[in-house]
Amino acid sequence: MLDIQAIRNDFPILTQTVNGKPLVYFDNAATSQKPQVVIDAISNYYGTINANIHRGVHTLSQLATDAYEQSRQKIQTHLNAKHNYEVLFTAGTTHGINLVAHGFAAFVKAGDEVMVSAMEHHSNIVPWQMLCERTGAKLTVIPMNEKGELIIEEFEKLLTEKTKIVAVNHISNSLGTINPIEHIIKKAHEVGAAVLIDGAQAAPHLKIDVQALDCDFYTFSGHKTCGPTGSGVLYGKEEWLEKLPPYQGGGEMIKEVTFEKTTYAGLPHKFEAGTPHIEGGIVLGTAIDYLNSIGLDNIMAYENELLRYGNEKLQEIEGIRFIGTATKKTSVISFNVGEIHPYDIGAIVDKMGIAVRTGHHCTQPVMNFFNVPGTVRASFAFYNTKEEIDALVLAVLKAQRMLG
Ligand SMILES: Cc1ncc(COP(=O)(O)O)c(CNc2co[nH]c2=O)c1O
Repeated sequence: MLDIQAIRNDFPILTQTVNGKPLVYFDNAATSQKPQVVIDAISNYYGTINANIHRGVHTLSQLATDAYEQSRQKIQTHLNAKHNYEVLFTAGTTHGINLVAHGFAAFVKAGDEVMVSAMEHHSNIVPWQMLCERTGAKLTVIPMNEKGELIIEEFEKLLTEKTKIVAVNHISNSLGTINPIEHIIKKAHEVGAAVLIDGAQAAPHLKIDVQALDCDFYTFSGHKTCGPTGSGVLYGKEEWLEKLPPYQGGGEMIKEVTFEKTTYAGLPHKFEAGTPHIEGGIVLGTAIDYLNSIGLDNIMAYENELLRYGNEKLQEIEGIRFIGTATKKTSVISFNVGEIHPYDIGAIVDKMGIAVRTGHHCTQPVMNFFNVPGTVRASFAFYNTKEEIDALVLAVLKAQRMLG
């Protein structure tokens, strides 16, 4: 049983007031808040061991390098990756997906197919469209049903020997749907397709085991897992990372440079050009430690209770329409109230200190599918409470009285 008040005491921002009211932060799918231990680790890095890494001969550089590489190993353990060099530090999920999509131009030709799903974030659609434009490959899309669940029978029909990579999210940021990625990975491998899992919404909530999943790539953002903005991870199977061409050229990613030819560094540095986000990589490890100190199973169980409670209380609102009613979901609730524009609800509840996201959530195809301009999205984390959900319901009712 989690001590939620003790957890909330770890997050200084939760004592903020907004418009004279206590902050109720329900935009965790956009970015998570940071515990004091993460905030302190950032300050501690710059106050004690800040130096450039991997090439310095002096002590500070060695200390910073050790901390950075220890964090990589921590993340390797967290993901249960076979090798630490299969864990690449990135700027976030978008960076990780672009790194793979860019490199896949080496393996995709005209007439081949690249598969995404109907519920993807734009970051897991546009890079693949760019790949298709560059190579003449075709983008195929796994459809979903009215609950916001992928239609697996259609997925299996879409898969052919032409499918070279399947890129899908583990969890939808606008619907909350948890996708059956184990099955998707298994079926994709049967036709020889690689699989990239966009784990941006899963890493904060679920224990990820990349070897058990047998995915070829798995990517997530540090800022959604209580870590620093601009940090993230791309896991890639060694066999793929060895084949994939570098994404960016520069220092760090080379073995030898001559004007005639340059040879590249081995893994992971081949994909880590330039001075990395050193503090971000180190402190991402601190954030992962913090989540593990609470326990992802405990986090998931508590957030499921918040999801149940939130659905129960919100559905008492006359005229509410939930967008995303999958059987398997995380703690994301998207909804609209009658014909009221979601933006107007978001603006009014903000006056009462409540932070939700409104709009298309970078999933415009999802909004088109449900024929809505956008939704109000409340996304809960392990530091939220049922009392905060009660405050949200009262605020939405007030907005409905004002606008309905
Ligand atoms: C499923 C998914 N994929 C990719 C991204 C991109 O992550 P980034 O590179 O860290 O920006 C996001 C961010 N989702 C959201 C960002 O703000 N509101 C959101 O729902 C996401 O939810």
